[in-house]
Amino acid sequence: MYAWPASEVPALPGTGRDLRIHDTATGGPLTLAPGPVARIYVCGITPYDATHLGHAATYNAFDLVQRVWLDTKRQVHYVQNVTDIDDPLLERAIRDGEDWTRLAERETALFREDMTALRMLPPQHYIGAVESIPGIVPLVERLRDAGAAYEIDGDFYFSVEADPHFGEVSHLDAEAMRLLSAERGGDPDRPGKKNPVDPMLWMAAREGEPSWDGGSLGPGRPGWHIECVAIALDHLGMGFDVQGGGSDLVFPHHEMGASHAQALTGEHPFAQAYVHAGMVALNGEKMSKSKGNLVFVSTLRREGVDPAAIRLALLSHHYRADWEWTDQVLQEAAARLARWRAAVSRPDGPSADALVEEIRTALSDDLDAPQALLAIDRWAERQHTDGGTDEGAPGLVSRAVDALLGVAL
Ligand SMILES: Nc1ncnc2c1ncn2[C@@H]1O[C@H](COS(=O)(=O)NC(=O)[C@@H](N)CS)[C@@H](O)[C@H]1O
Ligand SMILES: [Zn+2]
Repeated sequence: MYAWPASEVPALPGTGRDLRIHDTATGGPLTLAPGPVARIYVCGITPYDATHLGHAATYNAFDLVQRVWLDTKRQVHYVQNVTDIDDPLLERAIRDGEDWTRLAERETALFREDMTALRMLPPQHYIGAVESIPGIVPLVERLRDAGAAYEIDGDFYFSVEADPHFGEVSHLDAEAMRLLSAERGGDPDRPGKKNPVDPMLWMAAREGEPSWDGGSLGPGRPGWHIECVAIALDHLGMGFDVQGGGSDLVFPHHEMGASHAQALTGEHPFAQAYVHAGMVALNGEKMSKSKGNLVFVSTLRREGVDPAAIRLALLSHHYRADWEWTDQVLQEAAARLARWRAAVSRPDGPSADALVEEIRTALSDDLDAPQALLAIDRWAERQHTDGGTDEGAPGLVSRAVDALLGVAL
């Protein structure tokens, strides 16, 4: 399906540094060495309650990954899905008495608007789960025929034993896995399962629910993890550079996705690096649909908040940190934006050549955006107190802040 319009990425002098980023699977920093086309899959929204600031913070992290790669003169192949069929989506549609396809379309459209306003670069492939079903069915049949999947009353489960690398993304023990599986859409207590955490691949049609042709599987709809595997394998292939999402996707979602793909192809790894963003909270609890403690990008925009200030608020926290959204965070970001805009509207200033390198160094070091912001603060401060004679500096700062941080001054 259609993504959203790309904002222009200004060219900068010189070249950026290769990205060193924290990989959940190895538990440490990994210096990525993508080919000329860097490949990234970032899990998209389940389209209701879009776009809250937790979503925005996570997509901001992977927008930075893209911008660092573009600055190293690479191309980027970015793929993102929309989970436009899933239990929580159907439940919300029933709660609100709305047709589930209308709800999905409306919320996806709002997400596109918010991403455009925040100047997040769009994926080249923006793919819905529903449109992927014809590609999902044969993968489930292949897993079943290879003995890596089994049936219980028409539902098909993936057997985690089928992948010798299972557990290498999250490194969780069986008990922790079982708890998270129950919390995040799994059914560990269902009788007949080989392993309690074995996840659903294909759910047989339920009374009153949408279902699709499943070939030899029978009518039904896809499980959550296989959707992302089908889309990633179809557009990126095995061994792509980054699988991204928030830290609540480590298990079961990204662990299972890796195992599905590794069992399907016999190759390893699914992704070179598994990168996870921290959780944004409000009033002490992770912003989440189930808790309803959400701050929406569109609400802030409707209140007249500059999207660039929202972006700076996100950038002022390290992408892996869990943090609390407060009005103060937004106010500080708005003040910083005003200072920077005043600085780059001056006709000259101290040379910004070193600043561009400072921003590059900070971002290439596990996306340390807070450090990059402080470097820009220092340049603006120096210009304010000492002035400067470099007439190209304000323009260079403005282009660097846009290209590397996505903020239009
Ligand atoms: N409070 C939060 N803070 C940071 N990121 C969050 C928060 N809540 C959700 N996310 C992230 O936002 C992205 C979309 O979340 S979602 O709408 O629930 N959708 C899904 O997780 C699936 N559609 C992925 S295939 C995920 O990467 C998720 O980890
Ligand atoms: Zn996903």
